[in-house]
Amino acid sequence: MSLDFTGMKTQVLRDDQIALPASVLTIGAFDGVHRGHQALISRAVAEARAAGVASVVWTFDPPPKVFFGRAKQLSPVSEKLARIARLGPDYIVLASFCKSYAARSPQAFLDDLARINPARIHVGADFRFGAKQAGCVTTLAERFDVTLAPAVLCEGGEVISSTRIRGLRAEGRAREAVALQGSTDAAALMSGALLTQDMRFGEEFDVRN
Ligand SMILES: Cc1cc2nc3c(=O)[nH]c(=O)nc-3n(C[C@H](O)[C@H](O)[C@H](O)COP(=O)(O)O)c2cc1C
Ligand SMILES: Nc1ncnc2c1ncn2[C@@H]1O[C@H](COP(=O)(O)OP(=O)(O)OP(=O)(O)O)[C@@H](O)[C@H]1O
Repeated sequence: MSLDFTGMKTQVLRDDQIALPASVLTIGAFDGVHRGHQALISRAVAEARAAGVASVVWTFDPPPKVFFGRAKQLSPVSEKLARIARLGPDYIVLASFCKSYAARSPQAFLDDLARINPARIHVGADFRFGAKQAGCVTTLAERFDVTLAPAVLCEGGEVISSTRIRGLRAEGRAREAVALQGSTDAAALMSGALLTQDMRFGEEFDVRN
């Protein structure tokens, strides 16, 4: 499936469908694709463009916290894909987060990442991965060149997070939640929803056709 909200087509692939000679990568659950996520993804996209290599956003469906019952999902996967695609990455890797995926060791996940040869990986300092969250940014940096993104704060000085947005929504503070999430283009989100339905049938689809 491909999404095109920026004039630059974004390919959405499963984690077992991708191999690249070089890339700049960012990884995360990205539930809600809030302003912090947007800044992180935009840094990776900008660096990849400057270096002339592919930009890749590696994400999970459902978000791991949702899979483990620790959080209520902020955005359906169609909306997540649409919001990420609007930031212009070449690829979104959508890994199905299930029991067997969650049981993969940190090293097995690093082996997956090696297939796209990341020249650099951008994540926040709290990024964890692998069974029982055993991998951290130090583990990641043992195999790859890692840049830690500074935390994006809201006007009040607090770190923007999916958890905070969930809390605001639960308290009925919808306008504040939307402000932390950042802009949403309704038409783009609608296209994302339609394209995600197509993805279920495994068809290639280009919105420009
Ligand atoms: C291969 C793999 C296995 C994971 N296993 C677990 C797990 O057992 N328990 C858990 O709470 N999270 C697990 N996670 C989720 C991570 O802790 C984390 O949520 C994910 O890498 C996304 O990072 P983020 O939360 O910073 O967005 C796993 C992630 C990966 C990639
Ligand atoms: N405010 C932020 N500024 C910069 N990077 C961020 C911010 N929030 C999250 N990130 C980074 O984005 C990636 C994905 O994070 P994640 O999806 O866990 O977001 P989160 O908002 O921390 O979610 P949750 O509150 O559910 O734990 C991670 O590398 C994380 O460090």
